[in-house]
Parts: sequence; C-alpha cells; structure tokens
Amino acid sequence: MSEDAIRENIVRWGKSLFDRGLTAGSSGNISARVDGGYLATPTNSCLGFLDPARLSRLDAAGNHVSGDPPTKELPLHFSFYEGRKCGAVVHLHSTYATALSCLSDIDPADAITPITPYVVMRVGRVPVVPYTRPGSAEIRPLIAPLIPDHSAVLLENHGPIVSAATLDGAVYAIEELEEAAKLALLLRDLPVRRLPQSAVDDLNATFKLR
Ligand SMILES: O=C(CO)COP(=O)(O)O
Ligand SMILES: [Zn+2]
Repeated sequence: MSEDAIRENIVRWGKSLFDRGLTAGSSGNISARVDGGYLATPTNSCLGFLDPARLSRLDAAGNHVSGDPPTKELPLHFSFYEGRKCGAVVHLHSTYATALSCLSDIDPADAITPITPYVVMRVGRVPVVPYTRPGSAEIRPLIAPLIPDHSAVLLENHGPIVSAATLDGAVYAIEELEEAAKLALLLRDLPVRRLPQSAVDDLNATFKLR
C-alpha cells in the first residue's frame, strides 16, 4: 500500500470508529508503518475528523518529521512495533473494554474469558497493564515484557490497545475485543459455558495470530 493509501485508510477507519461511538471526543489514536517510518494520528485530534495531509509523519526512530504533533501515546505504540512484528496499532476508549479494565476482580493475566471463537482468533489472551498516566513513558517497562506474546492488552482504568499486521486487522481485532468485553459484562452474573480448552487450542492452531 502506498503512503497516500495508508493515510486515507487511517482517516476512513478513524471516522468509522468515531461515528459508531467506539471512542469519544479526542480520545484514541491510530498508527501505521509506512516506508521509512510511521504515520500517527495527531495529539488531541478527533478520530472522526482527521485530515490525511495533517497526520503526523515519524521517521524510523519515531522522531516527528512532518504534519501535526503526534499522539502522546507513542511510547505505547512503539512498545508494540519494537516488541513484535506488526504494521499498525489502534488504541480506543471503547466503553465495554474500558469498563472491563476498571474491574477490581479481573484476572490481570487473562482479562477476557474465551466464550466465542472470534476473540480467540483475532485477539488471543489479553493481559492488563498497571495504570500509568496517559502518555507516560513509565508504561514501557510494564508493557514491554507482555508484547512478544500478546497482540492486545487492556490498560488498567483506561482502555484497550491492539496491534496487527495491517490497520484493517488491528481494527477488526479491537472491535472483536470490544464485543467480547460487552458479552463478558452482559453474562457476568449468569452461568456461562466457556469454550473448552480443546476448542481454544484448535482455533490457535488453525488461525495463527500475529
Ligand atoms: O487516548 C488518548 C490518550 O490515552 C488520546 O491521546 P492523544 O490525543 O495524545 O492521541
Ligand atoms: Zn487513551
């Protein structure tokens, strides 16, 4: 994909996510790899009203080279780019995944019980990263050990962040995570049949996550 096409894709997905209420106000951010560096959404921008020409352009080391100043969450995004092979990162404050990140009795190693196949296929096991101030580089040592084995994490009392090989893939994954969180909360006080481990193993073997 050309850089121009990736710019258009970031704008298209940003508008779609915002229009569907998956992140509010100026919350959330998107980044994607391009030749020689990265594109990222500007800090304090609304994902519903992005301008392709004003997206932040970063060099391969993450230095801002053109466009508006980048999201303050670059330390988070670069934890993914440095820790695993991926081409895009999406962070949202989507309601249900964020609600899950605020529960005090959540398993920090496994926040989403696998009850449907798609969350296993698109997201995998989701750990919770301890709270740090939005934009703080203090998150790096907390998140770094998790990234090689996880394409998605929940930021405690904050929200989800997901990576994938492509931007389309990262959006599909964060939407699936949101749906799984919604189901988890809807079913919280009901007797739930989780997927048997044999089914989870079969999905993991058949649909390899990157
Ligand atoms: O979600 C956000 C912080 O966690 C939004 O921050 P930015 O506006 O800097 O991208
Ligand atoms: Zn945020």
